[in-house]
Order: sequence, then structure tokens, then C-alpha cells
Amino acid sequence: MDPAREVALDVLRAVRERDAYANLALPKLLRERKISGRDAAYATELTYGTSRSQGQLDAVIAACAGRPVEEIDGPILDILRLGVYQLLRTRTSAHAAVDTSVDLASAEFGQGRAGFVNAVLRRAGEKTAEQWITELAPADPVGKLAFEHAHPKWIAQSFADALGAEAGELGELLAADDERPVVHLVARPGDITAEELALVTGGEEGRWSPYAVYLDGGDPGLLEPVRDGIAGVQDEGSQLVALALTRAPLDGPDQGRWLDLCAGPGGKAALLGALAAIDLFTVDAVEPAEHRAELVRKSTRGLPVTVHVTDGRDSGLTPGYDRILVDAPCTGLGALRRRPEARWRRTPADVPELVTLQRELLTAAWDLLRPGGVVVYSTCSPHLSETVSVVADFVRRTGAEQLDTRDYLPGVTGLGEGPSAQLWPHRHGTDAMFVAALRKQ
Ligand SMILES: C[S@@+](CC[C@H](N)C(=O)[O-])C[C@H]1O[C@@H](n2cnc3c(N)ncnc32)[C@H](O)[C@@H]1O
Repeated sequence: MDPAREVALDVLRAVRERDAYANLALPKLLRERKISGRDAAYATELTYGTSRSQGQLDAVIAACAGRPVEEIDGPILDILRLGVYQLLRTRTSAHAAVDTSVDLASAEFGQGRAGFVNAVLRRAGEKTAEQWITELAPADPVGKLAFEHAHPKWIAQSFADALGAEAGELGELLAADDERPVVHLVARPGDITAEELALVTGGEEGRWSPYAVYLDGGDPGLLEPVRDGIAGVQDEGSQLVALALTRAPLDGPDQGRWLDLCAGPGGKAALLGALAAIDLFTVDAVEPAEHRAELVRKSTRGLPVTVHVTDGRDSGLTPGYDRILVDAPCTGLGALRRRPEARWRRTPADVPELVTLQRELLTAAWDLLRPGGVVVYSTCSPHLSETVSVVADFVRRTGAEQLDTRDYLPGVTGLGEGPSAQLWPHRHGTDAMFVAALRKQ
């Protein structure tokens, strides 16, 4: 059996049975099994592609098996998903896709099950992906686009809602959401410039953040500036969020007390720390999970950042901060590009609980802010319940002054109607980060 398909199948099973993350499980297995080069690239394409397309693949499997996928045993379903993905979404020959799947089933489950896999895949291979989409996609426009681009409909609908008048871009957005994201590096201010980092790494300077560099490929962890801690891997959208916090105008002078209330794993805390260091300011960073707090300590080593392992809703910190970032826990619907299986794992039921936490964290931040200070609220989700609604409700309750956040992302176009700002993968090449700046009277 070929190592690429075996490893892909093992990861799919781990994701289904143990809620593993494909983007963590796959590199580990590739390392353990010493798979590299073309086999590793093919295993990656199979694993991530199959994980991302699950809903579409399942509809085809159900149509070919004549029964819902819930009635098919999990391990057989994994083999079918992998097989249908190869048939419909890769240039693998139909012959190879079917035969290798049948071999996988027969080796583990015997001839009977292998016959079932064979029958389903032969039927699936009788039509092209486009023909299956035409046959199986729902008629309504959002449902159709969601099916075509293998997104759950509720997620596609939430994107359409957030795009508002620009909902015509939904197809483009969903397509961008399926592309492998370009690696973004951040050049740590005070240590190296983006121009220097681009030169050293062979990358290209970013479009929006003065600290961003785009990498064409390769393992960023092997780059010297990353190993030395003067550069890091960070989506350009996240860099812009941290920058917006430092740029929003305060009433009165900045006394240099900054707070990152949801800091783990520490990407934004590191950028804030590096910027604070230039002015001799300090940053407190709060993270309740010890293992994530350790990541914050690592990413901010050598910077004026103090890590507090505590709940941001009741941190016990002394009020009076000038600037506070609430980069709230969220559904992560804006960063689906990075987590192949996430779109099928999240459900609409996840939203209300997170919204409650987001509101509580924003309220706690407000209590820690000095009059004239600024809170930046951000999420890596564009879902309106987690973004505009949380902010509007908060402004209503507190009378906070909502600043036009777009002013603190100079040069960035297409951020929406304001006063908050929404970044998008298809427009900006970043995660779909939401940012809102609020000033206390
Ligand atoms: C979106 S992530 C923050 C990402 C981070 N700012 C960065 O740039 O690397 C949200 C973080 O909030 C943390 N969190 C969850 N509940 C929290 C709470 N009650 N108080 C503070 N942080 C919390 C999570 O553990 C997670 O690390």
C-alpha cells in the first residue's frame, strides 16, 4: 500500500474518532513515518482536501450508496471519502482511486466491505464533479454556492450576512477560503525591518502591515530570523489588529500601560510588546490556560510583557490601562483556511456561548480601562453575532464612543461601511478578522 494514502486515512480517522486537528496530526505522522517529498505533498493534499470537502463528498457517497452516511461505518466512510475526493477533486486516475480504496478496505475489513467500497466508488466515478454538483446542490443561491465550495450552509450564510450589500462576492470568498494560505511573517519592530526580513528570507514585503513579509513556501520554522525570535509567523490581519490598538487616539497622554486580555498563544502580545518596548511602555498579558500562557511567555521573551495566568473576566489586575486588546475566543470562522476540518466540526450552537463570553470579556476590559483609554475588540470570525452585535449591544449599555477603526488601518481598502472594520481572505489575503475600537468617555 502506498504511504501517502495510508497516512491520509489514519489522519482522517483520528479527526473523526478523536477530534484530532488534521494540521497537527498530519505533520506528526509524516515525521514519524519519515515520509517526505512528493509522498508528503500528496498525503497533505489528500488529507486537507478530503477534510475540507467532507459535506460535498458525503452527499455524493449517500447518493451512490443509497443510504445516509450516518448509516455507514466510520472507518469505511473514511475510505469512501478519500476515494471520492481523489475521483472528483484530483487528477488521480479513476482506476488508481478505486483500486487503492478497495485494497485499503479489503486489507482491514475483508472482501464483503471491499465490494461495497468498489460499488460506491464506481458509481461516483460515472459523473464529473460538476455533474454531481448540478445534480445534488440545493436550488437556493447561498445553499448552492455553499455546496459547490464545500462549506456548511450556515457558515456560508453567516459570510453572506457579514458581506451585506457585497454578498455577490460570496463565491469568491468561499473559493479563497479553500486556498492554502500564503505564510505571513512578522518582522519584530526594533529588531529587523520587513525590507530586511524579505531580503533574508527571499520573501516579499506585505501589502498592508509595515511589518509583514509573504513567504512563497517552505517551513518558516527553519528560517534563521524565526529561530532567533526576531521574526515570527503571523497572519497579516492579526498584525493589523495589534497595530490598530496602538494607533487609535486616546484622550490625554499615553502613560504606557497596555493590556492584552486574551493573549494565548501570544502572536499579538509579541507585536504589542515589541512596539511598547520602543517607547519604554509595558504590556500585561492575560491567558487562563497554563499551556497557552507558556506559549505567550515564549513568544514575548525579552520584551516588556508580563504574563498573568488568570481568567480575563476576573483578573484582579489594577485598573487604569491606556490601551486594552480583547482578541476574544470565537468560532474561528474567519480562519477556516488554516483548519481543514473545522468547518464541519463547528455548529451554530457554538455561537451563543461564545457571545456570552465575548460580552463578559469586553465588559471586564472596560472596567480596567482609564477614562479616555481605548479598547480594541477583535475576532477571527466575521459572524455578525460575534462582531457587530456584540459591539452594538456594548455601546448601547455603556455609551462607549465607537471610533472609525478604518482610520487606524491606513491604506487598507474594502473594510466595509464602518465604524468597525472587517478584513476578508478574498479581498485582503488575510484571515477574516473583525476589529472595532471603542473609547471611554
Ligand atoms: C483568539 S485567541 C487569542 C489569540 C492571541 N491574541 C494571539 O494573537 O496569539 C483567544 C484566547 O483567549 C483565551 N481565553 C479563553 N477564555 C478566556 C477568558 N475567560 N479570559 C481570558 N482569555 C480567555 C483562549 O485560551 C485563547 O488563547
